[in-house]
Amino acid sequence: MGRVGVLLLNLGGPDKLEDVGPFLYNLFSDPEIIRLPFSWLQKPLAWFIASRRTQKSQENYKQIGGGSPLRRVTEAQGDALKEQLSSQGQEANIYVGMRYWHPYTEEAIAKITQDKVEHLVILPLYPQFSISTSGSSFRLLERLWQEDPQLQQIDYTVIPSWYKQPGYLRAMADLIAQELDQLPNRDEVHIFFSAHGVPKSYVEEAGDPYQQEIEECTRLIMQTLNRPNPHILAYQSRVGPVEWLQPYTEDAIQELGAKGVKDLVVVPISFVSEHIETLQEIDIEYRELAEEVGIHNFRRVPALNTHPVFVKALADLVIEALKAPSFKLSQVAQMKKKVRIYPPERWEWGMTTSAEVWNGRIAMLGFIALIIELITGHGLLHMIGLL
Ligand SMILES: C=CC1=C(C)c2cc3[nH]c(cc4nc(cc5[nH]c(cc1n2)c(C)c5CCC(=O)O)C(CCC(=O)O)=C4C)c(C)c3C=C
Ligand SMILES: [Fe+2]
Repeated sequence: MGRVGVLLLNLGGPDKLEDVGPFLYNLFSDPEIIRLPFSWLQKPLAWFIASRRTQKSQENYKQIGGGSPLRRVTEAQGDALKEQLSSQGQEANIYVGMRYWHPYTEEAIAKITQDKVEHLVILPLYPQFSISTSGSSFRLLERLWQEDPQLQQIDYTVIPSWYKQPGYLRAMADLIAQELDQLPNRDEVHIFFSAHGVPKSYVEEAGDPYQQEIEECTRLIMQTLNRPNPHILAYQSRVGPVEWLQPYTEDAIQELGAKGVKDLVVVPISFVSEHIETLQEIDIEYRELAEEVGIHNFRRVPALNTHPVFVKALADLVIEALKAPSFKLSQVAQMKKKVRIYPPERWEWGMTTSAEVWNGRIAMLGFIALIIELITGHGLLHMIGLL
């Protein structure tokens, strides 16, 4: 086999406080993160939301040392994977491609062409697929592939999601067991799976398989763990005014506290590295909330990072992918059948999806006009005396 490369895809995070604003702007500029009816609105709205959020977000990053550990952890995962692959007889170069911060996916792709990689495995570091994460990176890659004839020469394959991989499930179960065993009444402790949320409309309208994959993954981890503990799944990190997947983590913690639960082990399930939502949101915000509602034993399962069983699982995924028939970027959208990426399809008359989309567009325009009017103090509602 010729020169082999593995492209690890991840979200990226600000390395220092000054990076927070531009990082948020990149994130909100992505139509898979904010699904807007008109593409021309994307950048102004991204700028508006990022400007409003930067200060609050910077305060959170300050609490975890002034930046995200994501680049460091992902690069360490890459080094460990290279070594593990080599010990299994497979030499490979590893490339890290982040979606919203350095090293950007475009930078990784430039290195891949420079190194003349012949066989490439594209491996997102998200066990479960979501339009907003792996989907967004695949879409970007599809565009880069279409634009560059040199890339089209590479024999590549994509791993769309891998939450059923036995080594991954084993590593998660081992980490949970380690935390349970620290507590005196270990079989009664509640296991609390906390997944990163997405807006409910992603699942119900756009067909994102994320919720179903998270639920199945939770079931498989509990099966692998094989302990009698009660467990619950909830969704964290909601952003903005729309409804996200429920139950929300903060509500579920309060409910457990009200029921008299005293011991909780929280398992971050949608991400394999420590990041702001484990180190700040769970370890600081949710811990404080749990304390307030009487949950005194609050423990958090560490992220997998470079756990050797997990790194072996990644290496097995790569080796299997190299042997299997290749899976193309265009096939991912087909496989995740109902997934609708933006911009949506053309207009049709009647009670159709298009009609619903247009209703949404008109409502969104009205909403934006209202915001502009509230900020500037000028507009139709002022003219007719309603504001
Ligand atoms: C599987 C994991 C993730 C999903 C699904 C996801 C969806 C999603 N996220 C936002 C908004 C924000 N995400 C932010 C940071 C962030 N999100 C993830 C993971 C998922 N996001 C990671 C790994 C990170 C980076 C963390 C780091 O350590 O830097 C942020 C910025 C942080 C903040 O201000 O809170 C935002 C904002 C949306 C809107 C969304 C789905 C539509
Ligand atoms: Fe996020």
